[in-house]
Amino acid sequence: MPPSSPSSPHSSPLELLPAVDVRDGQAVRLVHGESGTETSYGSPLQAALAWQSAGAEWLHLVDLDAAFGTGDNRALLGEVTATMDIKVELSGGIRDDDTLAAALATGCTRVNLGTAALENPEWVADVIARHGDRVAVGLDVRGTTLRGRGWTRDGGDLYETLARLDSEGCARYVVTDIAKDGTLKGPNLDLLKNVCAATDRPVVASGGVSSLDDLRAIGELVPEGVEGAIVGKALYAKSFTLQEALAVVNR
Ligand SMILES: O=C(O)c1ccccc1NCC(=O)[C@H](O)[C@H](O)COP(=O)(O)O
Repeated sequence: MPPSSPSSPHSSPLELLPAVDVRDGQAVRLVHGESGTETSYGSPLQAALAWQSAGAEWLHLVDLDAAFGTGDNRALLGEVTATMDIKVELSGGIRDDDTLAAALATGCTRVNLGTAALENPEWVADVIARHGDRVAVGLDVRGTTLRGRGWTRDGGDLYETLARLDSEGCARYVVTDIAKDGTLKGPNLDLLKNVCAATDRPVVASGGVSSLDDLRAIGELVPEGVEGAIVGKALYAKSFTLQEALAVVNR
């Protein structure tokens, strides 16, 4: 493998995953992931197609109703995933054999498990063993306490759970600081560094990205193990365009 040139210090570019979070059939943004804080941005399919047209290689697609236990948008998310030509990470309410089978059957590239990893560790260990790289686990934290059930309930210690999942062969983690999510206050870089120090698995950063400088800062953590960054609110609020973000991470 050729050495990295001085102008491109990272071994690989940071992957960008624009987010489409769906509640009651609409693309929405939440603040701190709290139900009731929704701002609506219209059709999820139109949002997803817009990110694809702008050059995205990934889509982070979340069923918030399934996460909160207020129903689901399964058919709609299936339609969005089937329409995309890009890779899709599907998240929200994937907690048992039925919801896992439905999620995988959409043809998504991978699923993101959250609550199940906290409440049903034996099932998750089995899913990891059966599906390997198609499964990521979302580590959604306040401080170092994990949160499940749409981020409404405490679910144990971040680092104890991480060690358990590592030992079970979990392929990657999606790490969200709930205090930052949807706030445009910048990512929690210390949390990302600490998680990277605690695991050799790739980490996808989520929550709080507000600027191109935030993406540059996350990109600096690629050598430590950060593989990607999910961006939601900043794109919807037009803080920068997806093309500008892609130019930053691909330089
Ligand atoms: O991903 C979930 O399962 C989930 C559950 C409950 C509330 C929110 C959830 N996800 C939110 C996201 O993944 C956001 O789209 C992502 O963190 C982007 O955050 P931001 O860039 O701060 O808008």
